[in-house]
Amino acid sequence: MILELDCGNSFIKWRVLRADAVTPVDGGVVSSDNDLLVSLDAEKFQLKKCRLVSVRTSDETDSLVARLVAAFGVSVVRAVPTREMAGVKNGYEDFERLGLDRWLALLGGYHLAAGACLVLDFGTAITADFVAADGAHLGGFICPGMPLMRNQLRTHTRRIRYDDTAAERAHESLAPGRATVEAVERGCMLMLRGFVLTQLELARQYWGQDFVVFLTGGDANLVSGVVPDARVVPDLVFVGLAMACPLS
Ligand SMILES: Nc1ncnc2c1ncn2[C@@H]1O[C@H](COP(=O)(O)OP(=O)(O)O)[C@@H](O)[C@H]1O
Ligand SMILES: CC(C)(COP(=O)(O)O)[C@@H](O)C(=O)NCCC(=O)O
Ligand SMILES: [K+]
Repeated sequence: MILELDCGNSFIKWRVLRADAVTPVDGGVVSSDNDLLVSLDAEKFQLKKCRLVSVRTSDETDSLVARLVAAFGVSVVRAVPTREMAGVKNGYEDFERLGLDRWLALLGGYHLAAGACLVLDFGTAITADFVAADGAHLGGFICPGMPLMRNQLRTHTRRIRYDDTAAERAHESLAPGRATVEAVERGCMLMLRGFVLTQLELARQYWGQDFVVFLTGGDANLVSGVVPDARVVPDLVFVGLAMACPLS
């Protein structure tokens, strides 16, 4: 079986495929290397190969790879930056600086859309990437994700304090907040939605109506209502990972 990993700044997303490299068997989201090893061990998969993408430091990624090799004897292939792949041209001045999760998600998006696309990823950070119909990556935008926005306010103010249950309840409406938790949660939500609407506007300026919007990342559901036509593809990074790291 094949293990696929997407190591983000907050969570590791994992997925196990059959040896055909197509059929998913199981998957999950874990917050540490340890938890990953426990999940995989407990499930008793016959892992032979692993492909992964990481936006963590090389040291962190090396250490995880070493543990996977020691625990399961897998051979590991890592996604690496490329200037051009599958008809897509990396738009960064320094192509190696583009986050690999962004690169894979936009490769996956362009492949699925077979045309112009806007890829929005809602993780620790929120990212937007624009790929034109001819495969030119025009670049993108990065801003803080929902957890970062709310935690910045909690950390850098003295009187913004509330718990997660209250936060969840606050999202039942977007009316002006009548309590701190509502004011903050709804304020951050409106920033997030405003960001998304601005990206859509920009895409329309470039391409009219002729583009596909993809939503991915752990918090994609927060905005799916704002973009009813968008395709919510939680495993978009894995689509790109399979393209960038074919297993022979
Ligand atoms: N099962 C889950 N476990 C953890 N976080 C989740 C889960 N489902 C949704 N989320 C949301 O996803 C966000 C993290 O998104 P993710 O794409 O995993 O980030 P990153 O790639 O930066 O690690 C969290 O802030 C949380 O709100
Ligand atoms: C923008 C990111 C922090 C997003 O990471 P994530 O929220 O998925 O954990 C990551 O793609 C990254 O570290 N990129 C390098 C900088 C860049 O893309 O310009
Ligand atoms: K991500």
